Amino acid sequence: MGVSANNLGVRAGEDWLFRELDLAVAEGECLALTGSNGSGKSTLLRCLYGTQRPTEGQVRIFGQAPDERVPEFRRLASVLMDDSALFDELSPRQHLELLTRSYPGSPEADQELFASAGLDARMDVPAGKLSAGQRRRLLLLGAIARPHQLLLLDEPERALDAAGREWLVELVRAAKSRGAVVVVASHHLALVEDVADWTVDL
Ligand SMILES: Nc1ncnc2c1ncn2[C@@H]1O[C@H](COP(=O)(O)OP(=O)(O)OP(=O)(O)O)[C@@H](O)[C@H]1O
Repeated sequence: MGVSANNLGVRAGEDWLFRELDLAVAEGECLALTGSNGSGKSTLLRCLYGTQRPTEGQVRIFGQAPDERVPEFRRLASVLMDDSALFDELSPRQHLELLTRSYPGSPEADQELFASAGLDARMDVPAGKLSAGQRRRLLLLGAIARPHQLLLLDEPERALDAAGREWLVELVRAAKSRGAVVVVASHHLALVEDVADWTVDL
């Protein structure tokens, strides 16, 4: 199993954000996390990435306990979280070069991918000068272009226009067809209804 969780729970003060949650997401499948603001979607993603310890229960990512300090785990999981950031002074091209250097042989880190994101005319503009949606596209590309078997995405549709949202849906479909597991917190209906195999409503 790609991602599994047994009896997972996180308590926030007196209340439980979620409890007795069991997950089983196989390779090539997408799990969508839905729910209102503050319902615990980002918290659950952090538990899957190992940056937050659940109050109870256990997570396994391809058989391992998630721990971003472990290099093997970092090669397994790629994330776009609330706090994901770009290097403002580096252009998309320089971000691409950095990725290629950090992950030699990564098949996804190619110029074609940047063209598909509509960033090809902005390849040499410092990221700090890109629009919010363009920055979001670059962040998404950064997550996709790293080697991964698990993709964790926290509201990736934020700041994207209609074309960007369609592009995002295609990115997630492509990740699934490569056999990756995708877990995405999202309010984007096309992603939740048409692409996700499972939904957990928190
Ligand atoms: N261990 C904890 N102890 C206390 N409070 C916590 C704990 N973990 C999470 N919370 C709180 O629970 C709430 C859940 O927030 P979270 O960001 O996970 O929700 P979300 O569904 O992603 O929200 P949004 O849709 O607004 O992004 C927050 O108010 C957070 O501060």
